[in-house]
Amino acid sequence: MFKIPFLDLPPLRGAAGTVRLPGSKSISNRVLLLAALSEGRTVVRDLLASDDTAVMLDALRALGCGVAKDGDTVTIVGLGGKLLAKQAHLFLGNAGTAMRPLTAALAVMAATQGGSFEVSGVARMHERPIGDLVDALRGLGCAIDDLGNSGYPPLRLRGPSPLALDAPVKVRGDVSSQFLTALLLALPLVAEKDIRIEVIGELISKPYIEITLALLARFGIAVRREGWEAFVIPAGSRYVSPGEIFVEGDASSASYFVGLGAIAAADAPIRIEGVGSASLQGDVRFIEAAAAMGADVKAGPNWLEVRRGAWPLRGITLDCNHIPDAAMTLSVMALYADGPTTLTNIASWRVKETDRIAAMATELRKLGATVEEGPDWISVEPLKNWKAASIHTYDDHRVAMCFSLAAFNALVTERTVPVRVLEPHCVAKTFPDYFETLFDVVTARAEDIPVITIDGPTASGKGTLADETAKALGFAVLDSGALYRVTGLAARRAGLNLDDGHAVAAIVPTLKLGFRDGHVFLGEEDVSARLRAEATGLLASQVAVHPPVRQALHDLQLSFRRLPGLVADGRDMGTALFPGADLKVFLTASAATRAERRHKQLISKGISANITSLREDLEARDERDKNRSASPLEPAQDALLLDNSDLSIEESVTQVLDWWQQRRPF
Ligand SMILES: O=C(O)C1=C[C@@H](OP(=O)(O)O)[C@@H](O)[C@H](O)C1
Ligand SMILES: C=C(OP(=O)(O)O)C(=O)O
Repeated sequence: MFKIPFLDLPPLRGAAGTVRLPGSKSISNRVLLLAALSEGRTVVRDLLASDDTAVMLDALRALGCGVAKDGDTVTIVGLGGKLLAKQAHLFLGNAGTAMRPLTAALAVMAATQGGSFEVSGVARMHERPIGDLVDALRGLGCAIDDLGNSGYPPLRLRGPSPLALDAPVKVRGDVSSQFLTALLLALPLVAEKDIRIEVIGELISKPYIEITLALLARFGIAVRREGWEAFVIPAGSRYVSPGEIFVEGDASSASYFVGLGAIAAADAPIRIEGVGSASLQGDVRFIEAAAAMGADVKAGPNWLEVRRGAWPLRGITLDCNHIPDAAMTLSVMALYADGPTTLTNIASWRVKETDRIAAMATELRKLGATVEEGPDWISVEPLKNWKAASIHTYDDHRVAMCFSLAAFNALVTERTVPVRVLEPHCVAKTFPDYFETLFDVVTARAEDIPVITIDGPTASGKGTLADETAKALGFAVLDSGALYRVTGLAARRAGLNLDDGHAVAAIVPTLKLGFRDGHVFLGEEDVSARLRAEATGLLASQVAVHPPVRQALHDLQLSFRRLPGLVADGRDMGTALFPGADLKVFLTASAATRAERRHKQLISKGISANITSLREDLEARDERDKNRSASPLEPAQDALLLDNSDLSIEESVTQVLDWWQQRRPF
């Protein structure tokens, strides 16, 4: 996950490949609650690992359920409807699928078994309505205290209190379907007689009720229904765990890749695995909307393949009540259409993670789009004159994911712009690795992928500065020194004569190099520590003087230029490797400062060292580096000089990031 303040997406131009979806949020949280209410063990496979499921799992633990995790599999030992903890404060983040169903389940259990439970969430959760559900539960006899504004979390659910289950339970269905889902999931706990639930007003987001009913059936509860107006939980209903249950891929998460295929899969398709025509989730019908806009979609039971069909896309007008989450994706696809796209019947967007109609309108306008909005609709015109924009994401995962599709503007305009997504980690709500997954299947021109070069003499702190700068921007790091060191080490181990440039160069293509979690691997061996040793540095210096070795490492180094960007540290990054780099830094520090730093570093590792001889070594190495004929160490003409003798690491990083920001169009 990109845990950084902003992620810049350079112009993207193509897409192809396979995406494996994370588990469905709606299915995951329903299954977890049903497993918790059942007796015995339920093994849940392919569970979504995200913020929304994490808060549900924490809540279940706090209530006394057994929760054992093993990768994507979670085993729940259920409560069998009996409260083990009679008091708990449950923090439910911004997960509607945790807040609404847990409120209902705990209200009913507190009423029948006694107890006091508080449910709260993030600030936005306290603005998301729950009044219709609370009214329904109070109508049943549940004791619920408002701990904040009436009609919104936080709430206290208390008991015991007598329940009146003879009359039908009435619940409004026109603000969120999750209120009805919550009652359907919770009321089997007390279904000594038939319990009839009646929906008041036009039910929205209907397909989510189908998910609820299907999963209740998997847990042994056969709800009878009268269309969308009334639902009856039969007397004697009991949750019976299916023992093992698989969670499908998330159909709402699929929408970004369906959109991607429609926009950018011009040659080969985007294949999406984990959801397809046999899905329980209503959002799979997003493919119909995408097809109406021109996407060429093929569907199997649990896979989709999407490629570009009509281009430009076709503008559409669509009632999106049945696909409220995925529909947001259409509003960005609309930028690539041949006419306006109007999405209607989406009033619920206003009470989700943010006011999504307002958010999409505001951010699309920042890109230059003409957008109109009404209480329950949005209309977006195709975009011709794109502007570079910093997209505010309002802590809404879907805003972040949707706007990644704006980075394909290169397909419709010569004047391409990058897109900045602020707070990209908000995708953690349902798809923590969204951007990594995206980068795996999209292509950009190498010259469009930003590069920052940091060159400088030995022990100037390039490595640390490069690592920290890269971390701040979410970029990859090329530690070119490590490549030379690995080459020197491997050549020595192979018994080669290090003065024979051709022999050393010949082993470069055979090196089995791996870079994982800041460590360098040669085959299976983690050689990071060895590479830092002074002796290896000398080997590097020896092999680096040979032009054939530098040539052999050239292509390897260029291949590090990957999305979303690269920080390359070395000695000739800005001069030889990336002469067109977007920002070049030449880092220096006095020999005295560098010797001191190296000394401290060695001492801290328990290696004894002499500061005077370290300084002499450094100076000798500087001389050699400056005077070698192949790529001598010198600043690129357009490099910015940074002398960090008197700067902390933080100050140096801030300086580089300031320079970087000055060169960005945002
Ligand atoms: O029940 C569910 O799993 C959901 C129902 C929908 O909410 P509304 O019914 O509030 O539209 C949807 O937007 C949400 O992401 C998940
Ligand atoms: C509306 C959403 O979430 P929640 O389950 O919190 O309602 C969503 O994921 O788009």
